[in-house]
Order: sequence, then structure tokens, then C-alpha cells
Amino acid sequence: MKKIAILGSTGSIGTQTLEVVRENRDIEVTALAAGSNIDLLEKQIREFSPCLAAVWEEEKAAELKSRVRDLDTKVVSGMDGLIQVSTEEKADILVTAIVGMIGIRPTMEAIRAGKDIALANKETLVTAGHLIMPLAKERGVSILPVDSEHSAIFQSLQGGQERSLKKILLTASGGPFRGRKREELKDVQVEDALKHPNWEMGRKITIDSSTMVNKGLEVIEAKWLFGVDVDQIQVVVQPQSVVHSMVEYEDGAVIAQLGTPDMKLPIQYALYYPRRRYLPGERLDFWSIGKLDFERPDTDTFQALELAYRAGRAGGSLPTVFNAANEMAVAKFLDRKIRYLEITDLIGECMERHVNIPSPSLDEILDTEAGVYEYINSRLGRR
Ligand SMILES: NC(=O)C1=CN([C@@H]2O[C@H](COP(=O)(O)OP(=O)(O)OC[C@H]3O[C@@H](n4cnc5c(N)ncnc54)[C@H](OP(=O)(O)O)[C@@H]3O)[C@@H](O)[C@H]2O)C=CC1
Ligand SMILES: CC(=O)[C@@H](O)[C@H](O)COP(=O)(O)O
Ligand SMILES: [Mn+2]
Repeated sequence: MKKIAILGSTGSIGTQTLEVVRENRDIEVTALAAGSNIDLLEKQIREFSPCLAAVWEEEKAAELKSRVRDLDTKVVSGMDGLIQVSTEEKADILVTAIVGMIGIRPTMEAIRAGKDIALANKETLVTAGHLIMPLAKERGVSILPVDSEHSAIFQSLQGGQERSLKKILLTASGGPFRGRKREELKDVQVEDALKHPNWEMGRKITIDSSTMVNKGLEVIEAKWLFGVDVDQIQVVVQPQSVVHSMVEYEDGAVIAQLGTPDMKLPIQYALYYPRRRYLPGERLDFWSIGKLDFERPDTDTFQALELAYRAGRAGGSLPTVFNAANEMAVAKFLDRKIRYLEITDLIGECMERHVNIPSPSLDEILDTEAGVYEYINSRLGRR
């Protein structure tokens, strides 16, 4: 019996992970954590009987505790609760399906406790990759990619050919605004940006896909997962999201992983690696697909992609600035406090004024995050 804990069980990746669990009878869920959706978390507790559940908000945790008092599930809250879930002693694998760099501490504690990580939470690796990758190596734990592109790269690298890897071809859908010019994006509304052409995902990552910040985060995520320079990573727009990513080897051979846009495949692959298992769902039908398109990304319009390369090349605390500015800007955009193009503008502005810390400690990363939030709040006044 495989045993897993999930951070962010009520979200898009969290619920799809539980679907994978439902379809396979040999995974036990030992711990679950969510932010505030206690209605869904209660249902999950009743179905999967974890011994531990965490809710970020203390009041909601108290309410959930009272609702599940007929069960043996212990309910905890706050950062301490997240860490208890991530280090729950019976679990072998932690699925990090929480959104944002709030995942750093629980992920690091899980690694210290010897858990393998099925990593969806890219913000953690983007901001703390220089701490996480060596820690994982030291503790002998695996970081298994869940992000579809990184899973595709990982799958394309099977066979132990990593040493002959020349280049990563990271595919991007181009988002809902592919083909538009920057000028045409000034009046974009929340509803427009939430219409991803191919994937159903949480709100924050959906906005990130529309600005191509998501692809920028993924470039830095790939740098850490596969030990390459960001300049060995080329973003290729593949509007159908059928080619999930590719690798080019020294001899010019390109190996790709293709599939329907369904996150259950990378989730299941991470949970059972190196085994492949039957997964119900649609299969690719190349006769009806007909053709696949490939394009160069428009970095004049999607300036965040260049900013991410700059942050990834510089390293240190600059990726934290890129990520933290985006996290706050997206929250404000979703709250209708700022305009769409201000997301990218704020990221650029925060990066411009930052004095880079070459190899920041966890405290320095969190201080950098706090500094970015403080700057954006003061810069926007009461907005
Ligand atoms: N969705 C996708 O297809 C993909 C997602 N990813 C990455 O996976 C991560 C999750 O994305 P996604 O599932 O779309 O996001 P969602 O917004 O759908 O879900 C986020 C989850 O995190 C929980 N959460 C948020 N804040 C806290 C907190 N403070 N404490 C505890 N739990 C918290 C939410 O709980 P609640 O709802 O209860 O508040 C929810 O369960 C992101 O990093 C994203 O970039 C990567 C590739 C694909
Ligand atoms: C499903 C997944 O992995 C997302 O990160 C997806 O790739 C977003 O699509 P784009 O960022 O390419 O639009
Ligand atoms: Mn992705």
C-alpha cells in the first residue's frame, strides 16, 4: 500500500490526485491540508479517512473539528498544521498541490522527514530551488514532477540519457491572448483572462498562463529539476497542448511526450514512478488531430517571459521577487484592484529596484517576499 499526504487537497491538482487514488485501490491517504474550503475537505475526510487534516484558517479548523468529531481524524491549523501534514509519519510521498510560495516550509520539512515529493507547487522550487534540490539529494529523496511539461521532460529523459541532454523544449499553449499585441490587452477583464484554451486549473495559474508568467516560472522550475542553465531551455508555443514538452539530445534527436490535456497522467506517473499503469480517459487520435502547430513566443507582448529568464539567469533572491510580485499582483487583479497589464509592470518594477542576494537563506527568501508585498502595497496606496 502506497501512502500519501496532500497539501492543497481541495484544489484542481488536489482533487485530481484524489481521483487517481479513487481509480487505484492501493493508495492510502494519511493526511490532507486545505486553505478554507472545509465543506469539500469534510467530504474528503469522510471518503478517504486520513488520520490528520489541516485547515489554514484557525476558525474554520475549529468548525471542521466539531463537524468531524465522530471520526478519528485529528484537525490542526496554520503553518504548524501544514508542517504536521507534510511530515505525517506514515506517508511515503507528499503531493504539493498548494498554490504559492507558502509551500516552501512544509516542503522542506517533508524532505527533512524523508518524504518523496510529487511536486505541483512550482512557486516553491522557483524561489527556493537552491535550498530544496541539495536538501533532497542529501536526504536521498526524489522530487517527482507533476507539472505537465516537467513530467513530459522527465518522461522523455527515461533511459538514463540525462548526460547527453542538449536542450529542453518547453511547450506553452500561448494562453487565451495568443496572437494579440500588448496594446490590445489593456482592457482585459478577469473573466477574459480566466478562459484558458485547453486546461481547467485554479484561478492563479490560469491568470499566470494568460500573462505567460506560468511559462517563466516553468523555465526556472526546469532549471532546478533538470540541472540545466535557463539558456538551454527554449519555449515553444504549441497551441493545442498536445506536445507536453520535448528534449533535444547531443546527436540532434528530439524526444517528446504527447497526450490529451489531462493532469491525471502526470499525477499518476509521479505517484507510481517508474511504473506505468492503466489510466482511464481519452486517447490521442492523430487522424482527427490532423496537424500540430509550433510558434515562437511573442516576448514584446508577453514581457514576463523575458523577466523570468532574467531572474533565472541571475538566481539568488531575484526569482523570489519575480514570483512574489506576481503572486500579489495576480491576487489584486483577481480582486479587481489593478488592471491586467499592471501585473507584468509591477513584476518588472519590483525586479528593477531589488538588490540581489546571491544565495538567500529561507529567512532571507521570506524577508524578500515581505519586502515585495510592502513595496507593492505602498506603491498602490489604498488600491
Ligand atoms: N491546476 C493545474 O492543472 C496545475 C497546477 N500546477 C500548480 O499546482 C499548484 C496548485 O494549483 P491548482 O490546483 O490549480 O490551484 P487551486 O487554486 O485550484 O488549489 C489550491 C489549493 O491550495 C490550497 N491552499 C491555498 N492556500 C492555502 C493555505 N494557506 N493553506 C493550506 N492550503 C492552501 C487551496 O485550499 P482552499 O481551496 O481550501 O482554500 C487549494 O486546495 C500551483 O502551484 C500551480 O501552479 C501545476 C501544473 C498544473
Ligand atoms: C497543465 C499545466 O501544466 C499548466 O502549467 C499548463 O501548462 C498551463 O498552460 P500554459 O501556461 O502553457 O498556457
Ligand atoms: Mn505546466
